[in-house]
Amino acid sequence: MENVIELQHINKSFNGFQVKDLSITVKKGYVTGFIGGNGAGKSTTIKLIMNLLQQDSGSISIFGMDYKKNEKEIKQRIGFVYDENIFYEHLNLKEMKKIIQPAYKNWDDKAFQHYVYKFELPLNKKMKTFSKGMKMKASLAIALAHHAELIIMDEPTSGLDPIFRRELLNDLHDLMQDGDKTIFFSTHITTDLDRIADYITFIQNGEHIFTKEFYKIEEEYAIVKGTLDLLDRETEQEFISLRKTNSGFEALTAHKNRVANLFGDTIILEKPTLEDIMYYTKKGGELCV
Ligand SMILES: Nc1ncnc2c1ncn2[C@@H]1O[C@H](COP(=O)(O)OP(=O)(O)OP(=O)(O)O)[C@@H](O)[C@H]1O
Repeated sequence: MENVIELQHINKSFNGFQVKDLSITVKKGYVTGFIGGNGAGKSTTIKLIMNLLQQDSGSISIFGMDYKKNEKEIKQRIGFVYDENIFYEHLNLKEMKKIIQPAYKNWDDKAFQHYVYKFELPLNKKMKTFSKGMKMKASLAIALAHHAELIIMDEPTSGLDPIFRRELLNDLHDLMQDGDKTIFFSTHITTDLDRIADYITFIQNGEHIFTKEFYKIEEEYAIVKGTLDLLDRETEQEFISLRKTNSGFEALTAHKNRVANLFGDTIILEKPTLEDIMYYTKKGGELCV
């Protein structure tokens, strides 16, 4: 399967924060949700992918090309949707389009009109009157108007109301139907991913924890509940993180089947949410898999 994005052994240090030996691949034709807590390094990673930041070491390849030789071609093929304001506030969307359009050789005005209509965006209102959600949609309409093969979004749904959010997710879902687009997007709203993500990439403290197919996470991970007498040095090895109370324990495992065989019906296995996995992995710290 072809990789659209390949990060290999990326290191990047800021004062007090480090991206450490980050190797991530994003598969062509799929939606990958990019998750991690506050300050995990998601925006930093996205800026590295967009060549808006330079890594200290490691290599980045987009569509099999590197930025040093092919920046123009790569940027033509990416649509970048993010929440910082990329528009001139005193212009309207029609005027903004006129400025942006010449930068893209594949610009398709019909497609632009189509998405402006679909997203119910006003062409003649100044950008400063646009809500955050409208700016996100305008940014997406521009990405789609130049037929971006790869759409990268930094928290596209944050700050959107539930209806807008659902609409945006439905639009993204529709987009994926033709099979040649790839979406990579970061989010804190992990339930959004239930709707559209095929893969999940999870980072924490600037380190890659996993990239997995969504359905495999459900197959592999479980919350385990049982009594304290079941725990010993060997059985605790099965857990990413473990919380003991007076009445028993609660733990996260990435080896659901093995744990089921080991403990039989003495334990309760529950399906974890992505939030559970993030929470327990953070708590587990050194036991991360
Ligand atoms: N230009 C910079 N200079 C110094 N530190 C930076 C810079 N950019 C980011 N950082 C630091 O890097 C860390 C990771 O930030 P980043 O924005 O990548 O995290 P994030 O996962 O996107 O977080 P959030 O979910 O809160 O948006 C933070 O501690 C941040 O303060």
